[in-house]
Amino acid sequence: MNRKVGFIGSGNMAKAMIGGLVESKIINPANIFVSNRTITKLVELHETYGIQIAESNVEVAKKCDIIILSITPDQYESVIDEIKEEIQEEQIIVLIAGGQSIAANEERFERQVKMAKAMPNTPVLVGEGLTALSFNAVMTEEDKQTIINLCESFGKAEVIDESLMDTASAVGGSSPAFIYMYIEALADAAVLYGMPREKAYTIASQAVLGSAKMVLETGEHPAKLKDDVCSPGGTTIQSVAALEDSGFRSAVHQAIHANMAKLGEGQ
Ligand SMILES: NC(=O)C1=CN([C@@H]2O[C@H](COP(=O)(O)OP(=O)(O)OC[C@H]3O[C@@H](n4cnc5c(N)ncnc54)[C@H](O)[C@@H]3O)[C@@H](O)[C@H]2O)C=CC1
Ligand SMILES: O=C(O)[C@@H]1CCC=N1
Repeated sequence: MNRKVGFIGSGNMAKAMIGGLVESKIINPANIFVSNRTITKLVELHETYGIQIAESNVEVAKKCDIIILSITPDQYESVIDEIKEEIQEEQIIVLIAGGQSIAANEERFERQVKMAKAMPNTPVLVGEGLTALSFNAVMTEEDKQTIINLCESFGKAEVIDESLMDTASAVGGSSPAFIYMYIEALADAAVLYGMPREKAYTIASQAVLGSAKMVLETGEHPAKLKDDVCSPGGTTIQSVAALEDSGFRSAVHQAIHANMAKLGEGQ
């Protein structure tokens, strides 16, 4: 890709995206410009990935074709205020903040700029990310494809109606945190039964990875795949029954409800 990509804010999500982009080789790190409120993270990113340190958010806005707003939602208003005069017709703004809509941010620019809403997740760092995408009305087919290609370089990209973006944020953006909790809990239980911790993480994580692949690649209903593991009168159904008794499914639903409620507050 010959475009210059900029990140305003170099926290956890920007770092994962930069790592994924550089690793995929879709872009030369010399064409990635990153700004942040403080310098330490920028120096680390420069040393690890060879990206360019931008001296200010405005420098990113001036130099880059695609500008990813990777600051927290509460910073959107002031950062857009800072950069809006610099943004030209051909530049593309990418919003990645949970709960930040295209319409609300078009208003902040006080004119229609090219804009994409993207909801990535941290597994982009290892090329297994999921990025949900929506676009505004002035994005051309070529612009859309550019953003899709960028996101496909570090995982899957799913174009969705923007009305589903909060759901994608909860189920795709936040869910890695719940999945890590699940892996950690499985591993803790294994350690309780004497397994060395590192072995426990490998076994639990590979089970999660393989199960996800089974859903994606066989096209079978998850319930059928679950049934196939449960031998009649066997051990797995004992665990399944225990999980049902503990409210496992209901706990997952509560997690998504809590997430959606926070997104609904505009964060
Ligand atoms: N962490 C995740 O898994 C995901 C995060 N996101 C979104 O990404 C955005 C960033 O989230 P995180 O990386 O988790 O947060 P973070 O707190 O790790 O990163 C935010 C960064 O922005 C910098 N910053 C704050 N104000 C600034 C300003 N005015 N100018 C320049 N830099 C400034 C901070 O110093 C920090 O490095 C949020 O909007 C979040 O909703 C979206 C999907 C997943
Ligand atoms: O925790 C957050 O607000 C962001 C949005 C999706 C994942 N992390």
